[in-house]
Amino acid sequence: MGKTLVEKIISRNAGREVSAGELAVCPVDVVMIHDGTGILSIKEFQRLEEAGLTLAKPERTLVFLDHAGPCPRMELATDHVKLRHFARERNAVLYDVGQGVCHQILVEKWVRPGTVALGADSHTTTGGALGALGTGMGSTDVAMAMAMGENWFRVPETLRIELGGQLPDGVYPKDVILYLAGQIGSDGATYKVLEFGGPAAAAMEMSDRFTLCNMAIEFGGKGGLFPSDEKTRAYLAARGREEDWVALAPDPDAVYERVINVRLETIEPMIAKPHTVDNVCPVGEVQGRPVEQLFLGSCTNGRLEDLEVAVNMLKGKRIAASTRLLVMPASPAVYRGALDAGYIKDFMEAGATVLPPGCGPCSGVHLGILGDGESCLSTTNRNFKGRMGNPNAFVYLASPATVAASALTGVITDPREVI
Ligand SMILES: CC(C)[C@@](O)(CC(=O)O)C(=O)O
Ligand code: SF4
Repeated sequence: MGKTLVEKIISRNAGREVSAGELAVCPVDVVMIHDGTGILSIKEFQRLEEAGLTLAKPERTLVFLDHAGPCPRMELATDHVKLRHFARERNAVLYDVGQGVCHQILVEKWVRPGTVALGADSHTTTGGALGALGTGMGSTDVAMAMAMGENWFRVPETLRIELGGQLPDGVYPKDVILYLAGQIGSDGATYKVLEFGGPAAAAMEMSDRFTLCNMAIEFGGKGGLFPSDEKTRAYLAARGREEDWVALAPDPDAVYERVINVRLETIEPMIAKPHTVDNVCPVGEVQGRPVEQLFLGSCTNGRLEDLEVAVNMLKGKRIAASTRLLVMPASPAVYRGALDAGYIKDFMEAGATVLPPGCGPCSGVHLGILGDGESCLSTTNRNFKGRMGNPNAFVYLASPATVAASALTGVITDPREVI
């Protein structure tokens, strides 16, 4: 019987052939904690240390200070002190304030096709775009993986997302994943893998693959996976990591729980309305609603390609006086690329505020908390009540193009009307 991508990855790592539903122990190739949830992991880890355990792979244990950096409050700054000490005392790898969003750094530098990458954060699924099982776990499980260098998994069932055709102008992969959110529902893929395939998946650029896999967890997914192909290889090679590449694809006779066919030419610009990710409709249906804040960034859409789409629409124009546009490159490499390409200057001249790499407004901790009654149109992945720091505010999710178009008008705008 053929295997799905996740069955292949887990079999490879467990050293025996496994299929959906079985349990397997796998080595964890890289493990990550951050300042949002990591304090719990280190508390738990310290208990394990008392029992005589140490970090299994300090050189592949990553600690990020990205959710609240630079720190907005002394309590969080004190958490940072603890996390820095923890990393330094144990020779773990520390990414301090401003050094990027954990998931972006994971894909740029750490995640290897065919392996298991674990994080104390649900969006660790982003790494699945490289053909690895990237997944988030609770802080206790992550602490165990830090100490043991492995963890156990129930091999997930797979929903195959077969992508065909071509996206129309003004429509982007973010619209595809929002469309799928509407089809599958926010709990429609609980503990399952979304495996992307078909000709349009093969043609899709890495940046867009990351966006799709990043949001697999918004349907409850254990992971989102793409085959590891020539595009994966080129992405790694461009970062001096070609030796990390292995080819990986599902078997043609793999068994899927369900196959969802999507013809890309039928997709329109989509938007998720408050307060759930599956509350989606075409942008046109909410066209004209005022938005006071717009956010371009995050592990979902904070890459150079995302910034490029937006800046091409904003260049030489000014955002509406009634709005504020926050732009946050997801990593220093993205920031540097945007500087070199002149995007930062273009954003500033259009009236945007450029923020340092991190999570910022996405998690509602700082750098863009909304006021009572305000709305934000954001390229992020979650819009539940209070997500951007205020339960009396409204978060809409859309593509970088829709955010740029709406920044120009001050109201929700279909990007096809601006390009
Ligand atoms: C810590 C939090 C803000 C988080 O990063 C946590 C997570 O995804 O697990 C999120 O995006 O919801
Ligand atoms: S950018 Fe947002 S979704 Fe991504 S890790 Fe940070 S807070 Fe979580």
